[in-house]
Amino acid sequence: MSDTAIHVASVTKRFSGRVILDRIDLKVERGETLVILGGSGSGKSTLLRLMMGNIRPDEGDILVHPPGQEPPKSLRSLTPVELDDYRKSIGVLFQSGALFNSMTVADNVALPLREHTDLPDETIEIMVKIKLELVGLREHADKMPAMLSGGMKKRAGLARALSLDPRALFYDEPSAGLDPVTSAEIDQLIIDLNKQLGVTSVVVTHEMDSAFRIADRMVLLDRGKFIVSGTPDEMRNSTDPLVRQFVHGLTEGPLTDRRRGGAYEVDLLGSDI
Ligand SMILES: Nc1ncnc2c1ncn2[C@@H]1O[C@H](COP(=O)(O)OP(=O)(O)OP(=O)(O)O)[C@@H](O)[C@H]1O
Repeated sequence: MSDTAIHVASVTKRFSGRVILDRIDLKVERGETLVILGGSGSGKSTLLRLMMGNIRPDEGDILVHPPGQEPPKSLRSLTPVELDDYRKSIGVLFQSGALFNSMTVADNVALPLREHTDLPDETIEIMVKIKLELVGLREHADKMPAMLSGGMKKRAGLARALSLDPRALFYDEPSAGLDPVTSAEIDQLIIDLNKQLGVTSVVVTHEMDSAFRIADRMVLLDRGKFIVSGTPDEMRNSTDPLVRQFVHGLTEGPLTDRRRGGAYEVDLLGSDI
């Protein structure tokens, strides 16, 4: 069996003719936690949506394993049923947790099971308890989302993402809007789930502390281009000016030079000075 869970092969994505991702090559290995880094608008969420099969590349290909299928198949070639099976085999945690406010926590977690399986209610009830226990929310099953703190909403969203026993989990900014302690708790949960369940995890984040805590490997995107991939140590010790500036949050470097739009003196006086 191949060790690669998802293979992004030379993918280009355009929106309204503008290149958003430019020939991206990336392999997500089974069981790893891969963190996608990059500035605002660099194309991180678009890459995530492509890997989830929500949008299609304009060029290139994305190879995945729909349940029970080996060797990998191109997302383009999947039948609607296979694509549906693939989508059911992945879990997604959005920034807000994306809970339905009119349902209890338990009903939110039960929803995918009710929609996509024929399991009897008693079995669903047990499965929901297991998922809520995994994220530390079993005591809060009957609460409405409005009664939960930000961190608890994320946990509930995660329990729902886990409801169909996904093989891969996708997280879009899991720490957004959380205080540092709650954010560290969510990171620990991501690490624990990855270890306990052996799921492949792909995480988009801006938070460097969080990225260094959870990543087995990191990739950096810049303006739709793939810049580098490496372990947290490799990224921390990189001598590439762009990686250094991004990873260490430096105020001077190629990112800020670019934003300033080139040297002011040259702009004023010409390039002969
Ligand atoms: N459906 C769409 N239609 C048109 N443009 C889009 C669409 N989705 C994304 N974009 C554009 O693509 C670019 C990359 O967006 P994306 O959300 O992937 O970036 P990101 O790195 O996740 O940014 P952020 O960190 O700010 O969330 C942005 O300029 C965005 O405006």
